[in-house]
Amino acid sequence: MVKAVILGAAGGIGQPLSLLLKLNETVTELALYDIVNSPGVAADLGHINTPAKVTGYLPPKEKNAPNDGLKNALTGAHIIIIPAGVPRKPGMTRDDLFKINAGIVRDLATGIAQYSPKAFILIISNPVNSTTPIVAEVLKKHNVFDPKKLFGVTTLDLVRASTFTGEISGHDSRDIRVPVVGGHSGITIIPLLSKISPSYSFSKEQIDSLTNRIQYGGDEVVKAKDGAGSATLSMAQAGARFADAILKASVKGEARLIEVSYVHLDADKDGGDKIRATVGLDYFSSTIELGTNGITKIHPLENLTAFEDSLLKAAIPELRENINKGVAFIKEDSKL
Ligand SMILES: NC(=O)c1ccc[n+]([C@@H]2O[C@H](COP(=O)([O-])OP(=O)(O)OC[C@H]3O[C@@H](n4cnc5c(N)ncnc54)[C@H](O)[C@@H]3O)[C@@H](O)[C@H]2O)c1
Ligand SMILES: O=C(O)C[C@H](O)C(=O)O
Repeated sequence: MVKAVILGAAGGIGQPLSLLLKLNETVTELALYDIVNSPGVAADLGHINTPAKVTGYLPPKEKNAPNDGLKNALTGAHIIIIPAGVPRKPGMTRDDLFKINAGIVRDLATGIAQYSPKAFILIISNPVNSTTPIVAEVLKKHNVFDPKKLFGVTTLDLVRASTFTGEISGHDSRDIRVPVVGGHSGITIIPLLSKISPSYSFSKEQIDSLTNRIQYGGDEVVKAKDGAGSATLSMAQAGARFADAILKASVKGEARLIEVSYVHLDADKDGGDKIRATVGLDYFSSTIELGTNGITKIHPLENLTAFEDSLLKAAIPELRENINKGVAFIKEDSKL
């Protein structure tokens, strides 16, 4: 039994992500939870002739009743993906979403701590730089935090980097890998273009413009959608790709699966401490290796160019602020 759970499954990301997980034949059960419309999405997807049995859950109608919908969705989960929360409108930063999304993510994480503490947890809800520490702090309060199994999903930054660099290098963008490290907002997004594979030598102007486009790719979509939200379809594909890597490593036992994700650096003491020594942070989007039980290795940051080093220096203060804000939100929460 491989149960995948999507929290926020009826939304702009949630629906196409649910479709892609329904098409993933490793998944045998797909549980969809949202505050609206999840039974409808589940009924629709349930007619697709792939193995996963699909169920939809809602919270109770009465205000203080126990949330059996969330409990039943989460119980027995192997992997949980969270795209619940509000998206940006033009003029907003991801941090502007903290006010609403921090509480949503906290409450869902509390359910995970109670009903499925051993699952892999993938956080899409923004601001990822803060929501990932929020989930970790909730799990710590319940003594169930496993840093090897918690992931802030930054795959869309890598997907964009492959697409945008391919337009210049002429390589097939499906074959291109660019590590994008740091965090998931503006200047905290650090594309390491010197490490692109297959290798390619960009001019200084190309490096400047590609870096800017990868850092602000999200804004391009927010602007084009003109008030109707942010990236949903490309995010669903990116989230499904990352979930598939987790499933391949944890269920199928494929070895040395390499991805990039925003993780707690305790997930691998050796590699994590090397990054900590450079950045002085507990969370950093890093190149990771995945195994049966989650992260097996964090790759240290090595041989950065002077330009990449300047990006790193610029990112650290904002990342620190984002992390501290998430941690403080839970530490100061007397309800937990
Ligand atoms: N990590 C990334 O790269 C990335 C990329 C794109 C978007 N995002 C973020 O993903 C989030 C969702 O974006 P979207 O476009 O799907 O938004 P959306 O508004 O279309 O969907 C969000 C869904 O969450 C649901 N929801 C709200 N509160 C909930 C709760 N307490 N429990 C369960 N579900 C709840 C809503 O009902 C809605 O269906 C946003 O925060 C957005 O910024 C992240
Ligand atoms: O830009 C956003 O707000 C959504 C997402 O983080 C993205 O990178 O597309």
